[in-house]
Amino acid sequence: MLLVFDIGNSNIVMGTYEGRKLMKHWRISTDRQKTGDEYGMLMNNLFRYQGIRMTDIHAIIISSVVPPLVVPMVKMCERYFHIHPLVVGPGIKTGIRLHYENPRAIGADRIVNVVGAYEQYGGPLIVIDIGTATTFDVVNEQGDFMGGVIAPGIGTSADALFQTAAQLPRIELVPPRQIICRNTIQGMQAGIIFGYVGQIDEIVRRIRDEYGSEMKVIATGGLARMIARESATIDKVDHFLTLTGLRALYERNAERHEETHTGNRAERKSGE
Ligand SMILES: Nc1ncnc2c1ncn2[C@@H]1O[C@H](COP(=O)(O)OP(=O)(O)OP(=O)(O)O)[C@@H](O)[C@H]1O
Ligand SMILES: CC(C)(CO)[C@@H](O)C(=O)NCCC(=O)O
Ligand SMILES: [K+]
Repeated sequence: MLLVFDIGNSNIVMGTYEGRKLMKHWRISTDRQKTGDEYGMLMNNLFRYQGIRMTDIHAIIISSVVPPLVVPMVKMCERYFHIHPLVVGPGIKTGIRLHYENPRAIGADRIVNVVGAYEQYGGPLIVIDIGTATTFDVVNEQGDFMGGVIAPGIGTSADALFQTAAQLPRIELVPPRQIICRNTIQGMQAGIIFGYVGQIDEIVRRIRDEYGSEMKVIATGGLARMIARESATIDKVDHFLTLTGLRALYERNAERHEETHTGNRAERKSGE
C-alpha cells in the first residue's frame, strides 16, 4: 500500500492507496511542537485502530507547506515504516508546466491539487482549496499550472476579527438564515460566510474573464462543502483532491525513487 501525507498549516491529511483505490483516510491537526516519534505513535494508533499493519506500506509520499515539519516526518517514515519517503519539491517530476516567476515558491499543496484535479477532471479548470489560506489554481487544457490567487482563509479571517475586536466572540462557522441579522453572532456569521462566498464567486468570474473561456470549478478543503452550497460558481466539491494528486505524483516518480532507495526495503527485510 502507498501512504500519502499532505501537511497543511492547520491539518495533516493522510490516506492509504491500494492501486488507485483510496482505502483509509485520516485528518489530524498540524502540531509544530510534535516530534517525529510522537507522529510515529499517532500513526501506530491509527493503523492499529483500523486493523492495518505498518509493514503493509511499501511507499510514502509527503507534501508539506510547513517547512519545520518536513524533517520530523521524514524521520518518522524512516524509523517507523522503514521507508524513505518521496517529498514533493524541486527535483520531482510533476508532468506539468509551472508558469510562475519562481516555480520553487509555489506551495507543494497547490502543485498536488493541480495534478489531482487535472487527472480527475481534465482542463481547463480552477481548483479552489479552502483551508488556512484559500488558493485558486488555474489549470489550462494541457494540465499546466497557469498561476492563481492566494486569499486569507475563512477561519483565518474569522479569528483575526474575534482577536482584534474586544466585544466580538469566537463564532461557529455556519450560515445564518437571513442577511439582516439582529444579533452579534448571526451578524458575524453572515459577514464572514456570505462575504467569503462573494469573494470566491468574484475571483472565479475574474479568472474566467482573464482566461477567456469556460472552466470547471472544483473546490476542496475543510470548509468546501458549506461554501459550495452558497456559491454560484463552484461546480463540484472533492474532499480527496489532494490525496488523488499525491497518489498520481507518486506514480509519476515511483520508478526513479524506488531505484534510488531500494536499499531501504532490502535492509528492512534482512533486519526483520
Ligand atoms: N467550524 C469552524 N469554525 C471556525 N474556524 C474553523 C472551522 N472549521 C475550520 N476552521 C478554521 O479554518 C481554518 C482552515 O481549516 P480547514 O479544516 O479548512 O483546514 P485545511 O483545509 O486542512 O487547511 P490546511 O490545508 O491549510 O491545513 C483553520 O484555521 C481552522 O481553525
Ligand atoms: C498558500 C498556502 C499557505 C496554502 O496552503 C501554501 O500553498 C503556501 O504556503 N504557498 C507558498 C506561496 C505560493 O504558493 O506562492
Ligand atoms: K490542504
